[in-house]
Amino acid sequence: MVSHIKKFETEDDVAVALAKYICHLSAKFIAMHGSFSVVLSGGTLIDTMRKLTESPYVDSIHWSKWLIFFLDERVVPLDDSDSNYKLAYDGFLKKVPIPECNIYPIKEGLSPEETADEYEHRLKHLVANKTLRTSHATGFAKFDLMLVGMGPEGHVASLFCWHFQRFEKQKWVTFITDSPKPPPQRITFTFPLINSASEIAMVVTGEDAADAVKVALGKHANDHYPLPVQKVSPEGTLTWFLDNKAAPWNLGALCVIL
Ligand SMILES: O=C1O[C@H](COP(=O)(O)O)[C@@H](O)[C@H](O)[C@H]1O
Repeated sequence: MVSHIKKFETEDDVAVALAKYICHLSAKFIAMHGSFSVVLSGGTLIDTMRKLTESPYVDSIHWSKWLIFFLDERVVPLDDSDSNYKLAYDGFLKKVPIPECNIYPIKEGLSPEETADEYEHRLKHLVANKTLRTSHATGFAKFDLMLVGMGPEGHVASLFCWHFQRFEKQKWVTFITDSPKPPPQRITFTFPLINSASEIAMVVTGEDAADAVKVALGKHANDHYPLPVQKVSPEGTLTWFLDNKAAPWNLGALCVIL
């Protein structure tokens, strides 16, 4: 894994840097293989993507080539205020011309287990028809870019501390019915699928996340029971986007895990 840490003064600076980074990767992957597969988290990430919907970025992207997936989703109707799709639609998707048929929300009206199975089945179908690439190393789908947020206690996607889903090795998508963060019923990509990605951006802003960021990047990491965020280790490149509140210390002073 190649790893970079980009730290900025303010959250607004992170938003600008993230827009530039995504624009760059969009052009690169579309030139390489004609499309750009992007996996979105929910939470604060969507607001931090706001600059992409503004000039000059919005006009420079081939939006028709984008494919949108969801790293985790709450098992609620798509118009529910808890839905990550709704969050992404209101904050990002409705502002850019990505064709509706290129956006892959969960199927509504199923149980959490059925929702996860159906999403995994759809991803496998997209790999089979070559809409998505495959990781030659793992056999899992290989997304071009995953935009990953982190909860204050170090969870990523809906993979939480003390929950067995984080150890899943076979499934691409799994489910949880007792999420410690509401709502309880969710589906989530598993670590093998997450770590098959070409590029992962860990986007973390705000002081609530500082303790987990320090553990994730620092020398006091618990190797026996790492935080979920510490299991993010893509085949490709991991790039941290941090603001000063999430990482208020001198990064050079830490033993950074690269
Ligand atoms: O519940 C969730 O939380 C994480 C972190 O959210 P944040 O608001 O602390 O940024 C998010 O990445 C995930 O997609 C979401 O379902």
